[in-house]
Amino acid sequence: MNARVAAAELLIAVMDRGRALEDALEETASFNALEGRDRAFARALVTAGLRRLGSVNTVLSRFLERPLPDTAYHGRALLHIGATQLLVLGTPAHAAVGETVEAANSLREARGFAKLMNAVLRRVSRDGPEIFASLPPGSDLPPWLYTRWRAAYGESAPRIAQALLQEPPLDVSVKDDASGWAERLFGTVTPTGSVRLASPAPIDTLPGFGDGAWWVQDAAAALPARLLGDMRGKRVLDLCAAPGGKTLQLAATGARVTAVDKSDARLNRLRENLARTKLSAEVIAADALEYRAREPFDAVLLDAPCTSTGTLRRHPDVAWLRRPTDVRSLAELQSKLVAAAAALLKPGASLVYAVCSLEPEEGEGVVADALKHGWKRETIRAGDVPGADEFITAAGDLRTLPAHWPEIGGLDGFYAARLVRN
Ligand SMILES: C[S@@+](CC[C@H](N)C(=O)[O-])C[C@H]1O[C@@H](n2cnc3c(N)ncnc32)[C@H](O)[C@@H]1O
Repeated sequence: MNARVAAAELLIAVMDRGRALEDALEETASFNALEGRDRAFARALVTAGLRRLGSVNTVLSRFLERPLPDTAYHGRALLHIGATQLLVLGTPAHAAVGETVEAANSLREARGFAKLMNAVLRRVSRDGPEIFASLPPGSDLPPWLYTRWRAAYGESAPRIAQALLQEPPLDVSVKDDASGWAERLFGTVTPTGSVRLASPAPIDTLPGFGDGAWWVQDAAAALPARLLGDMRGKRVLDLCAAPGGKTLQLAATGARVTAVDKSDARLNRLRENLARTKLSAEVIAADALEYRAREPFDAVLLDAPCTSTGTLRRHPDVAWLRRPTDVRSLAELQSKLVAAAAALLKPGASLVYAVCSLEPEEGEGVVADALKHGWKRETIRAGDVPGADEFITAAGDLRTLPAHWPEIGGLDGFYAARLVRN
């Protein structure tokens, strides 16, 4: 099976069938028939194609007299994959053009477009790079999303858009000895104590993975759990816990964790992660809106489902799968989840609310709503999370942006606030 055909079919699964790339990778037969380097190449191709989707399409549109017919799924996707190789990956023209045309000829669905592809890709290889390089920041985001970010983040919006174009580094959280693991993994320790690997390798081949010494977790995702402070021996509820990055963090510091999530499939991954890291937590499959505990908890971490627009560096497909209406409907759900958490806390205990979204409605908006409904903000202060002071907002919450830490490779966009019941 051809890696370009697989990449094109993954692109079709995301863009035409609305599947998340992670799911498409599991479901796409042409991809699953690939092994080793071909498999990695197909994945890299579709990821680059999605990350630069807007710019690649703009360049292609300059050389196409008219768009391909709506139903020309394979033709359109292969053309996109060919142009991605030329514009993003810098593949030499003879290889990118020749092999894309050959891939088209191998497919009944795309054969009719092989000649057109040959002509268009030749023009892309000659004149495309200059157009590609001249496109403004934000060209790779759906316009509705970039408009929102300009409204919310002003001058930082182009920097955020720019930061999303880079392949992100791989961060891991360690049980202990960050500097020792940084050395063993040829990485560095971030200002907030995550270990950052310069060149992502297949993780299960790295030292310490099998022994469960560390787990993959973006440096930003590692911050919310730490806002709870020292939870050794305390009962902590991790609401919306799977696949468990924050459960592992809390359990590793000695908290007695109850992990609740409504997805059985994702809870299985959480259980695997607990087993590998030899950490323990009580795992419960339940809807957080309905979950009731025998006893209230000393703290609750609510890492709510969200649009995930803070994670586009790793999941560029998400930008194209979300719709503007998702922001409001998720914000409504998030407010309900915060309200449901109230009954699960001991008097005076803290709730940390977190989302990996850059949309203010899902972060600051949900907290503003909570403040009207019996919650009080427990302001985050300098030093609460060592290394994270620059992320503290004027209101006393945390907000990370992909444009932060530009000199060491950025981090995901996250929002976190600490609340107590009035
Ligand atoms: C952002 S992810 C959580 C990531 C996790 N905290 C971690 O650190 O690995 C959100 C999770 O919320 C779960 N979820 C969504 N709606 C839920 C609900 N009503 N009740 C419980 N879990 C829910 C999803 O299954 C998903 O696993």
